[in-house]
Amino acid sequence: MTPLPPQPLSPLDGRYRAAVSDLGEQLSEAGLNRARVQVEVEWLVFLTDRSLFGSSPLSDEQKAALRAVVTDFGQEAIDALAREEAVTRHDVKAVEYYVRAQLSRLGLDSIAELTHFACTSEDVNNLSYALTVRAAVADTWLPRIRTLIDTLEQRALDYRDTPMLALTHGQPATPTTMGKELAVFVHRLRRVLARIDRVEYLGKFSGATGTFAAHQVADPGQDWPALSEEFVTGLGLVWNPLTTQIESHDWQAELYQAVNHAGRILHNLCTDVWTYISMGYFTQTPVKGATGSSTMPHKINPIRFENAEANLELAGALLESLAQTLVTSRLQRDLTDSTTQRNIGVAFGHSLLAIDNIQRGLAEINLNEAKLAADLDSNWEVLAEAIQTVVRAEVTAGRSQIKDPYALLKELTRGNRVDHAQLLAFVEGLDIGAAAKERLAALTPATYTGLASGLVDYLKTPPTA
Ligand SMILES: O=C(O)C[C@H](Nc1ncnc2c1ncn2[C@@H]1O[C@H](COP(=O)(O)O)[C@@H](O)[C@H]1O)C(=O)O
Repeated sequence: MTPLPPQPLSPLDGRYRAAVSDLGEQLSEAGLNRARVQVEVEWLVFLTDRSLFGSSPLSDEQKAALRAVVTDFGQEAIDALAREEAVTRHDVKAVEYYVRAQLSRLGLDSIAELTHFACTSEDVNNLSYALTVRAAVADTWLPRIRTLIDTLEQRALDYRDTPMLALTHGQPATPTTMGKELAVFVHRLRRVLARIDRVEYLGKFSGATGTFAAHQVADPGQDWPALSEEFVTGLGLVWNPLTTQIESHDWQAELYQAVNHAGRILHNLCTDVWTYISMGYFTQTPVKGATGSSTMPHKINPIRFENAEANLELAGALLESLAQTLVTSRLQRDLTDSTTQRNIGVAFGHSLLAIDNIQRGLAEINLNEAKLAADLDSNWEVLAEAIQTVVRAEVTAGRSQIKDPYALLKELTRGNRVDHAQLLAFVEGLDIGAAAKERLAALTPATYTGLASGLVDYLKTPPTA
């Protein structure tokens, strides 16, 4: 057999590439390396701007040329870094040598020794991860999930008043509206997103064991913690003053747990929509040219929601593993985080792919109001709750002498199908006030939805977490 040409092992880089490729801008190895170069370059500018160790501030042109190494980072840089790393076998040292080579190219050899000055690799790595993860979340993941939530909100508003039989334990229960049920998901998701918006992206910059030892011995006259804080906050991150060699990654655990929580809510949405489709509550729009089943020509399968469900499970497993393992590092550091963090993009990729599939799935379903109405009309016994509650209120108000209204309704309805006529006759025979009797006689399963429609309007209230 002829060996295949080199193939991607991950489906994210294969069949699903188009849906997730935006994440590669930040969460690929090249994205990480570009951020590392950015941190090294900004540290050089920071040190020289303050004339530390007798250096002179760079001119505006020199700074622009140096920063262009970051903004022009492309295939040439990717290849050069790979060549460096093949020799150093140390990814961050390779970045340092690459930056030194750029300094040489720009005639800035005089400041070469300030490259990676007093830094440990993690000083560069942790800031790079904070910058890239923050950008991926802000520029790609959040906008896509927000668009999905907005689509869902529109559906909730469209179906605000459409009555639907509820199923608790899978059994007919007090009716609701389809809009209210979808609004529950919108509300839940927005609460989690509010938490994600508040995540702090922390950065440390304090040397090999977080003590500023190298900085202090090189120039004891500087306030190194203050300079470190200025540098980290200058990158738009939150300064972490107290760490071992590594940033402790607690912010990452917080973020990944929240992203996973949002994913679990989406997973619940998928299984519910799948079930509604199976019950005929949503019909699926046939896509021209598409095939449902390879052997059963009549079928349209809910594959978008099934794909999303599976991808949310994969994303969840990875996010959970990241959140669990990143917060442990033996003594002042071990290198396990280096390996696991390389999969942050994979975790977000599966999550983004799920979001994409749900978005597409929602565009392909329509509410079957006739089916919802028919199911309501076949389950008049769900009014048993209404009747027993009204009778209890009437007894309390002294307008009825009925003993144990619950037992009365239980005898009539438990395990029994009761139709409209039977229920009406039962209500007519009740010893209760005239107004209550009239209210109950007018009730149908489709109108026994309480305040469900109006509750959808709570979506206009900003969520608090
Ligand atoms: O500043 C330092 O480097 C200090 C050093 N700790 C390290 N900190 C960060 N990176 C290090 C460290 N050690 C190795 N490496 C390099 O990490 C890379 C690991 O590769 P992979 O397993 O693929 O994730 C791979 O490129 C490794 O070479 C220490 O001795 O404490």
